[in-house]
Amino acid sequence: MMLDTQPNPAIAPPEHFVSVKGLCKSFGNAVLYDNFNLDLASNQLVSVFGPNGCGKSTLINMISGLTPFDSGEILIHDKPIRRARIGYVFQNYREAMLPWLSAFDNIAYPLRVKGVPEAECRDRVETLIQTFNIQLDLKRYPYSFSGGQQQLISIMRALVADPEVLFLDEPFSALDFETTLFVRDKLQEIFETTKIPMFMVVHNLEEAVFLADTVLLLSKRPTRLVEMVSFTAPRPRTLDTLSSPEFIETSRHCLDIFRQEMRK
Ligand SMILES: Nc1ncnc2c1ncn2[C@@H]1O[C@H](COP(=O)(O)OP(=O)(O)OP(=O)(O)O)[C@@H](O)[C@H]1O
Repeated sequence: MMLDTQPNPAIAPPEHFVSVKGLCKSFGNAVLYDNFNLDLASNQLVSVFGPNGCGKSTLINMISGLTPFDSGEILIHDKPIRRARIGYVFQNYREAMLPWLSAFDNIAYPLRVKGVPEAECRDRVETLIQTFNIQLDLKRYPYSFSGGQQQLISIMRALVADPEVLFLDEPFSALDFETTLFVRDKLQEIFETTKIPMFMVVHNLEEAVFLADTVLLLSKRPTRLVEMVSFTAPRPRTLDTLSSPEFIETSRHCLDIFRQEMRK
């Protein structure tokens, strides 16, 4: 008997976790995106870098369904955004936390909004914090935690409803250097454990390269995709990665492209 080794197209996983076709978006007369296209291969950590004001946050917000667009199509794992399970980590954890709820209840919030039974909510939060070894007293309120701890709590909240994609808008920009290292390592651990594809806006070029499988380099407005740069250093990436020839070469290449774009 011959075994059929061909993948069944009916059950083959989607090739892309994000597909954007012919996307147009303006604010008043200012054209931000005009026929913008993007396909991101599944199971990757993708970071987005570009000049100030080119529309990075608007892009992540449109793809995650937070900001409407004028025309075009956006699919998450081949589905319209409204049918996808999405997690979102905001830049400013202080504004993103619900201050009247304990850290535990903040994490459980998306499940409770969905009407998940209380026992299951508690189980799922407990499992999550054990999986990622979050050693915090979650009965406390958000303001009593450090910035890095609050950002970690908001990452846990984004993960609790089992998202198929995690969006992060400058997750480190409100953190100091030491805390950034801690949250960055945790994010990498989450990516390696869950393999949830991640789409992350980052302000700092080295930060964009360090965790990424692919760096999207964007142009000035109207915003084009200038290049998708692949970074294949082994994981986990560590402080040694920063001094590896591959990291230095990739960062240098991204910087060259960025400079060329700024001169245009
Ligand atoms: N709701 C809005 N109404 C009008 N203009 C907006 C709105 N949101 C963003 N813009 C404008 O669109 C442009 C892109 O903004 P966006 O925040 O997406 O860029 P960015 O690349 O993330 O910026 P930065 O690098 O400064 O974080 C900016 O000029 C901004 O002022």
